[in-house]
Amino acid sequence: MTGASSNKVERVEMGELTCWRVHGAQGELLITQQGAQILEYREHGQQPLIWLSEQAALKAGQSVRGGVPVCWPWFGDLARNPQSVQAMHDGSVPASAHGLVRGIDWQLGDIREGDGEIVLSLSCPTDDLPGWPLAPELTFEIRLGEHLRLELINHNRSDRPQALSQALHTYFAIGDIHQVRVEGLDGCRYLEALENWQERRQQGDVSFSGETDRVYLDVPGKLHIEDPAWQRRIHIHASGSSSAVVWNPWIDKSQRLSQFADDAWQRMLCIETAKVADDVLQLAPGESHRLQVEYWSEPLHG
Ligand SMILES: O=P(O)(O)OC[C@H]1O[C@@H](O)[C@H](O)[C@@H](O)[C@@H]1O
Repeated sequence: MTGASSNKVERVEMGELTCWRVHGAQGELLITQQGAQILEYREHGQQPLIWLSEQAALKAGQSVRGGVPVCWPWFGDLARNPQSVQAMHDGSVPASAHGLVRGIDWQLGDIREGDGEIVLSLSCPTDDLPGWPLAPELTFEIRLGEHLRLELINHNRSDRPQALSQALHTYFAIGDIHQVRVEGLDGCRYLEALENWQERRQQGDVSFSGETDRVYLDVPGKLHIEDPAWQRRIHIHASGSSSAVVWNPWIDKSQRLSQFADDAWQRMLCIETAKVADDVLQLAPGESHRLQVEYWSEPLHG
């Protein structure tokens, strides 16, 4: 089925961006063509699961603050990436944070419906990315069924090995950052970005009392956000990834961020399913890789 013929997918123009609103049996999604970025997601009758800034600017060429930006073919500062990733880049071209695909239009391909699911497939034009001459094919599949399932698919059609880093930079909506705990990272190594990327080890659940910017390694497939203020637990089930970024800007950095209210740090938390640091993606000629993550929430009891 094509986009035009689905009555569950509605094309809407918002600011300078073309978007699609997807009406699923269990929830509603808003996606923009630019960056294939999910902007909103809410399970019916619930608070939003994904946070979108109240100050979000819907402008061409500029990543929108919130939602699920796709960071690719490098995460964060390119100079902080492993040498194998940096070597793919033409150093004479400036390298912006989080890669090259947040601000460009992707192509919506198939929309498939069936078994209570709607699946949208978007592909990124990777043939002519500035400073990145040899790029894999990149597809993003967004599956709205009982849960929201996202899949980032890389395929190396060239005859040379390729290296890259990537992340689904998801901004979760939460009731109160002071009460939130992230479960599942106990015992994991992490790189502390705020202390010159020193390696540390997590003890217990992650809670928040200041700016937090960490790359977790050896991450298990199942993480949870426990959010007492909204009495819910968010499930994050990933595969094809063993690294994750945990980020909250807290008070001072919030004032320096674009499209971000001074107090918004209390209502959002990024848990980014990633392939970064010693988990970067190495693709042999002809090889494909799928990074998958599924999100849903359940009420907290007791
Ligand atoms: O402002 P940007 O480019 O969207 O980045 C936001 C944040 O993204 C996070 O992934 C990084 O760990 C932070 O250091 C960064 O500030």
